Amino acid sequence: MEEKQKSLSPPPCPSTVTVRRNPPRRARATPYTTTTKPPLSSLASAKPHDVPTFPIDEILSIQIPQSEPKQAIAESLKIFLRIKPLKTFTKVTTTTKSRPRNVWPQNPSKKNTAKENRNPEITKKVKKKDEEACITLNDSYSVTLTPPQSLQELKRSKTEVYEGFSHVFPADCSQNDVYDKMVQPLLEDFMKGKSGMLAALGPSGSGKTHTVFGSLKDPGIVSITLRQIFKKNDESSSGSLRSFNLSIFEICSERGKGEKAYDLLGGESSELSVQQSTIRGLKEVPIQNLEEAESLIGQAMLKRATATTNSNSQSSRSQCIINIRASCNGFSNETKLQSSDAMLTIVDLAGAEREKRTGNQGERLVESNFINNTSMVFGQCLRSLLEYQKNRKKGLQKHHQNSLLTRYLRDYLEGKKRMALILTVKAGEEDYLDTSYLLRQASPYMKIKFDNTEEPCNKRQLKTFPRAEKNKKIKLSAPKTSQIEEIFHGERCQISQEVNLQGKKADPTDRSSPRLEHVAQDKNERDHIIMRNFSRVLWNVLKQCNEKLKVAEGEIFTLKDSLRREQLKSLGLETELISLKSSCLAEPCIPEVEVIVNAKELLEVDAALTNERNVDDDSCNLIKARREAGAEESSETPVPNVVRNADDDSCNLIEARREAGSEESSKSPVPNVVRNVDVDSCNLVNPRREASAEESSESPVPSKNVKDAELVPCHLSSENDAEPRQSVNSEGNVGIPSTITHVEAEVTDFQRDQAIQNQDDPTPSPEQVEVSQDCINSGLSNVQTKSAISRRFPDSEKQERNRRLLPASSRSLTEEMNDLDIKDIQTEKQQVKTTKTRVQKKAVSIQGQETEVPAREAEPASTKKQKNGQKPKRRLQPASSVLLTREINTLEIEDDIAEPKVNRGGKKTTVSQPRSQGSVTLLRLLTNNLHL
Ligand SMILES: Nc1ncnc2c1ncn2[C@@H]1O[C@H](COP(=O)(O)OP(=O)(O)OP(=O)(O)O)[C@@H](O)[C@H]1O
Repeated sequence: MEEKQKSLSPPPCPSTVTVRRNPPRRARATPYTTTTKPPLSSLASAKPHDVPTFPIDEILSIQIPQSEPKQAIAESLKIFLRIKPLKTFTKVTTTTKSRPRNVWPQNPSKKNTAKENRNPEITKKVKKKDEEACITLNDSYSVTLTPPQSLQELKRSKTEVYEGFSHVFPADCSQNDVYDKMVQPLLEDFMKGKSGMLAALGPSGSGKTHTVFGSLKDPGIVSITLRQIFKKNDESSSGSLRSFNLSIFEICSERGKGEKAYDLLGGESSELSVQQSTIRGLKEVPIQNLEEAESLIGQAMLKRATATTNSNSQSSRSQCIINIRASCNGFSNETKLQSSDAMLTIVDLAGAEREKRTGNQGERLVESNFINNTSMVFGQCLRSLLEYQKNRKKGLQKHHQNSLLTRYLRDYLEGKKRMALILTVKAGEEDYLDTSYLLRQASPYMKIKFDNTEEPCNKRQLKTFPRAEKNKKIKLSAPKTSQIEEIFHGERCQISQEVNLQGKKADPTDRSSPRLEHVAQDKNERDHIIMRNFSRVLWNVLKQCNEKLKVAEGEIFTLKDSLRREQLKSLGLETELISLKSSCLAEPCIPEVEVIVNAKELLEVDAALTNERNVDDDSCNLIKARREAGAEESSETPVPNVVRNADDDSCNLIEARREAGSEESSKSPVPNVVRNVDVDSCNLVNPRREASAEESSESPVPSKNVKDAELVPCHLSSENDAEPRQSVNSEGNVGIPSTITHVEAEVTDFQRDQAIQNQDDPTPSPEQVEVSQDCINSGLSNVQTKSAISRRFPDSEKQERNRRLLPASSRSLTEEMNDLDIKDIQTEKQQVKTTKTRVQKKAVSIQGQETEVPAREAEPASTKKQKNGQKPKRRLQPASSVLLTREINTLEIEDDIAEPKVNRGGKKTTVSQPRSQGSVTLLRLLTNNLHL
């Protein structure tokens, strides 16, 4: 007992107690589960092997009901689809007799159809064309459209699924099927007094007319409807109360000028007046029975515009509208409604057609444009109505204004009245585009499905296109060929890697794998694409380079032109300066002026030549030959020879210079001022000789002897012209210019010979002097130092040019000086003698001094005192002192000239310049300090 009590007593409380505040909720048991819930005992007794297996087979076997077809959009608009059978013509070929297609009298052009049908070749062709179908029926409400292989995208198949149709009529459906499903509901409403419209829309030859009008054997919906109308009217007790009228008209375009409406039941003047959507003057013919109606329709069909095209032997060229108006004469007992006029409109639209397929030309083409436009507007109205009915929030886009037909059918196209539309399509592969266009336009719903046949290919395509874009980016910058090559090689490597990967994926060991073929094809395709892209990029790069080159060339030309202009300008300024100087100093500066003028001419010629040849000026080599010689005959004081050179570094230069001066004054220093003008390599030899001697023994008489063998510069730079240069030569130490050229050598040889010859006879004859000068000239000309310009312009012409260039005052002076020179040479023997002696001395001195002295070296006056045989020391002057010296020289000359001078002709060429005593002293000081 105690044990029992112990066992019944509660267990001792634990030290810690957990209180659950929110116990977990349990789901409420469903009645089913509660009822079938097995008892606990049974559960406890249940063994594991009794657990039923999961009924997977049962689940899989359950047939899931297909999703409900998308309902037609609204009652006011029903869209049907009818597929034209593929092998239509097989039937025709089997029926050997050519029978009229329609119930009504046929168009004469129909005969052609019969001929074609008899011709087996044509039939075969047509048969062949329509062998493959592009459209398949999914169910009664949807179809799938598959593009033909030729139109399939690369490695991607596309299918379009069109659904939401009220009904899809397969190819083997009958006209009665169409009537039952499509027309019957409308007719019932019509009989009750509701208006409605039926329209057939589709590409040319798809069976619209066949559907609407049919044939004798297979009448269309118009015939069936009329039959039904009269049948129903007869059946009904209140039939007598309703009357029917028929009107038929067509809308067409006359030579593309605009839309016109013609009454097909009217008389001769069948054209109708159209005002907006109202057609006036349309004849309504009352119809009492079926026969009357059919005969009227037959008449209308005869009048309707038809033509033969490649698509259809009897193609409708107009929009045909048939109106059946039912008017009630009283209150209908059946409907219990106030009878009102109801209109049943049946429209056979002209089929849209593509020019390629129809082969239309001329007037037919204009017609087809009209038809296509009308179809397009109709399709737009339909599309907007469909969209509006799907989503009422969207406003209804109104396109009906764009054609007469849509204006006329406005109420239907805006959804205010009931409309049933039948889309007729051809099922052939070749008709895919037409079918697709129509279905996209007029089907309620559409889905496009893409099926990737090969994933790697698509992946590759996606990779390829960005790379192509990369190349495009590169071409915008200034790419180098190496860059492009790198990109190209990189791309190739990547692609080859990808192809290898694909090859691996495709299991190369398995030869039966069809992927290997694809890989090879892909590789070829890829290579082709890459090469094409690369060539495009390369082509663009080359084009850009070419453009840049052209721009650069243009810039070079403009720069060269501006340089030449500047040179000419500076030369002009130089000329002016010299002329002014000469006018001030009364010194004939003709050589300089001449040189500059010639240089200017040469520049112009050069400019012309360079424009033609575009020679790079920088590549010219500079050759300078200079010759300076001076001699002094003064025993007491040094007589400086001031030589002024102008260099030209811009082109090939050969400078030949000759200076000679002598003075015979015994007491006072007689300066010889010799001006040398730079001579260029363009080989103009411009000999000039001036000799002057003074024999005054008391007063210092400056003599000015200029004897130049000038080579007129071809490319004379005015900048370098300004460079001062001095060489002071004593009797024993003659400063020889830097480079003694071959020309100089020849000249000096000649002079030496002359000097030797004249040793015996110290008094040379004037002829000798002339001969020697001629020899010098010829010697120079032998080495082609004659310029093209000098050849072009003889001396007389040059003088004339100088005359023109020089100012009036200086011109007169120059002329005077020239006259004087000539006179001196011809008449005064003493002067000639002096000159000759000077030439001889110079020749000897040159002979004695074969030592090369660096160019641009100015010899100080102190070196004159050095003994013979001693090398003249160099003394480089700073730039500032050179400039100063130059200025002082000028001043000195001016100073000398400032003194009254009497030339040989006895004419006074005094240019009086007032100068203060202080300035004279300063000048002398400066001169002494600078050893001038
Ligand atoms: N469902 C069909 N069954 C048998 N034959 C058909 C069918 N549809 C069309 N046809 C035939 O195809 C030919 C062309 O048809 P139809 O004239 O009706 O085309 P259409 O669409 O009116 O062309 P168009 O717009 O050029 O007038 C006709 O000979 C017609 O008999």
